[in-house]
Amino acid sequence: TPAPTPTPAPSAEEMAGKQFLEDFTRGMATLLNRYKLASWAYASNLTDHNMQLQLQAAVEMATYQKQQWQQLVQFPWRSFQNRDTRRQFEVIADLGMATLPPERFQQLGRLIGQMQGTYSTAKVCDYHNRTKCNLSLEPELVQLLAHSGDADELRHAWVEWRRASGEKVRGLFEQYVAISNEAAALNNYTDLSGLWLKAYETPNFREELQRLWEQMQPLYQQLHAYVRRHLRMRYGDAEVTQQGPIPAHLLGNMWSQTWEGIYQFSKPFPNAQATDATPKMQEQNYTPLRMFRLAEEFFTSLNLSAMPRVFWERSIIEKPADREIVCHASAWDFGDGQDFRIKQCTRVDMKDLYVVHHEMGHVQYFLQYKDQPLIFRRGANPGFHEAVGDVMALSVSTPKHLRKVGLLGAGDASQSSQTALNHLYHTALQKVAFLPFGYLMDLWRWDVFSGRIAPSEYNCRWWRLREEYQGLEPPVDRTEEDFDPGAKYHIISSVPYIRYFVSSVLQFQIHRALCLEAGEFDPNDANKPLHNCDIHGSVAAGEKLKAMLRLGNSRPWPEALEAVTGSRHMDASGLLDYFRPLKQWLEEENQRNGENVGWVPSTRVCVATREELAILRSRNSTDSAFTRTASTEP
Ligand SMILES: C[C@H](N[C@H](C(=O)O)[C@@H]1CCCN1C(=O)[C@@H](N)CC(=O)O)C(=O)N1CCC[C@H]1C(=O)O
Ligand SMILES: [Zn+2]
Repeated sequence: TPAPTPTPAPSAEEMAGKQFLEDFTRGMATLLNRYKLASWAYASNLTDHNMQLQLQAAVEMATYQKQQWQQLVQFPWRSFQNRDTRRQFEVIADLGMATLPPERFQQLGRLIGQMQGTYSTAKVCDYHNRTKCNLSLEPELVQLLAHSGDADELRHAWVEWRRASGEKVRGLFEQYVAISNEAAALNNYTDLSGLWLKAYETPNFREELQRLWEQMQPLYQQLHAYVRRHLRMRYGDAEVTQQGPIPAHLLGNMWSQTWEGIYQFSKPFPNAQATDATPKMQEQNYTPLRMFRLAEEFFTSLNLSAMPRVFWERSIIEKPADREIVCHASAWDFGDGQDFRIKQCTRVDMKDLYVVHHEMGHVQYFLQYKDQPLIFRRGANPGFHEAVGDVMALSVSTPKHLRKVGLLGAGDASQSSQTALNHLYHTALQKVAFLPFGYLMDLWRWDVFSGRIAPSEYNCRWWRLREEYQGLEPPVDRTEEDFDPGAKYHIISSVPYIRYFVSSVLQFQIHRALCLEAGEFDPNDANKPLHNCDIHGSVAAGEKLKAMLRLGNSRPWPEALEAVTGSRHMDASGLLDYFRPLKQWLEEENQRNGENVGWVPSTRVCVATREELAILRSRNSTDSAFTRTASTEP
C-alpha cells in the first residue's frame, strides 16, 4: 500500500501564524477578564462611575484587538494547512466593533450603556394609585402582565412601560445604528446584519429561516385562533374581536413573546390536572437557591458538570434591595476558565424555573468548552448556546418529571390523556407562541441596519411585522413618537435575537435525539410519545450532549448537530413531531367552534405624530362611519 502522502510540514509563515494566535489569546484573556469584571460591576450596580469603568475596560480591549488586527491581516491564513489554525484566524478575522476609531467605539459603548441604564431603571405609576410611581419591570410589571386579568390595568402597564423605556431611547438607538453600521463597513459588510449573520456560516441562511417559519406557521395559526377565542370569552368582544389580531396587552407577557401567563384560564381540559409547578413550589416555600440546586442536579444526573464553587459564591440570584441592577437574567463567562456566574432577579414560579435552566444551560456550555482555545469558546452557532438549557427544561416540565421531584400531584390516571394535552398546550404557549416573535425581532433589525426601514417609520413598520407574523395589534393607536422595539431588552443591548428562533428549532431536534438515546421515546410505541420524554439520569444521553458541547465552535455547526442527532440540517420535524397531537386537537376544536384561523387587518392606526392622531380621531369621531377601520398605513 502506498505510503500516506504526508501533510506538508507547515510553512514558516504558518508557524508564525500559530505563534501569533497563542500570543493574541494570552493578551486577550487578561483584557477580556478585566472587561467582563467591569461589565459585571456595572450590570450589578448601575452607577455612572461603574459605566465609565466598563467603558474604559472595553476601550482597552478594543484597542489591543485593533492593534493586533494590523498583524493578523498580514498572514495568508486562508492557505494554512492546519484546520484549527485556519479556523481560529477565520473566526477573529472580522473584529466587529473594535475596528472603530477609539472615540467612536467609546461613543457606541456609552450609547448602549445609557440605553441599558434607562431600560433597567425605568419606573411606572400604579394604575389604581397614581401617586405610587415605583413599579419596575421586574418583578412588578412582569407579575402584573401575567396575573392582573383587568384589561384597563393591563393597557395602562403596557403603554406606560413603553413611555418610560422605548420612547426615551429612540434618539440614542438611531445613533447606535449609525455607528454600528460604520463598524460593519470597516469589516467590509454593507451593514451590521451581515456581520451578525456571519456566526451562522450558512449560505442562504435567511431563505432557510423563512422555509422553517413556513413549515411551522400552520401550527402557530391554530394556536392563535384557539387563544383568541379564550381571550374573547374572558375579556369580551369589545376587547377581542372575532377575526382580528389579538391585542398585545392580554397575552400575559410585556412583549407577547410567550403566553404561559394565560394557561390557567385557557387550558384544554379545565377539570384535568394543570401542569403548572408554581403552586407546589410556593407551597413548599421554594427559594431561588433551591431552584438553582434543582437545575444543577438535572445536569449532574446526566454526568454533566456541577456548578463550580465560585459560581455559588459570586452569582446574584435575587434582586438586591439596596441598588439598581440589570435584572434581565444573564449567564457570564469571565474568560479565565474558572469564573462563571448567573445574574437573575429570580421569582419563585415555573416561568423562572425555566429561566434558571436556560441560564444554567449557558454555564454548562461554558464549562464543557473551557479547555478549548479562547477563540473557540463559543456555541457551535449562537442558536446552540440558547438551546442547551431549554433541552433540559423540556424534560423537567413533563408531568412525569414534576411528579418525580414533588412539584405536581399524582393526578388521576384515567385523565392521563387530558393531562398530556394540557401539558402539550402549556409547552406550546411557551414554544409555539414564541416562533413568530423570535423570527420578526431581527427581520425588523436587519431592515433597520440596511436602511430598508428608515427612522421615520421605525414604529409603524414594527407593528406591521407584529401583525403579519404574530397576528397582534397594539392595545392603543401608535405613532412615530413611540418607539416600541426599544421596550425590549435585546434591542437596547444590541444582542442579536435570531439565535432564539434557531434554538426553538434545534432544541426539539436535540431533545428527540437524546430521548431516543435514553430509551424515553420510541416512534413506534404509542406509550412512549416524545412529549412525555424525560432524559433525567440518562448518562448515555449526557455523553452524547457532552460530545457536542465540548466542541465549542471549533467545528462548523452541522458537525456539532450531527454529533448529537445524526443530521447536519436544521429542520422543523422535531418540533412538529412533538406538537402533532396538540395540532390535531386544536384543528378539531377550532372547527367545532367555527373559529376562523388567521386574522383580518387591524383597525388600530399608526401615524407619524400624536397631533396627527388627535386630528384623525377628532375628525373621525364626528364621522360615525369611522369605527376602527382606518388603515394602519402611516
Ligand atoms: C433571559 C434570557 N437572557 C439572555 C440569555 O440568557 O440568552 C441574556 C441577555 C442577552 C444575552 N444573555 C446571556 O445570558 C448571554 N450571556 C448568554 C450567552 O453567553 O450567549 C433571554 O433574554 N431570553 C431567554 C429566552 C428568550 C430570551 C428573552 O427573554 O427574550
Ligand atoms: Zn440564552
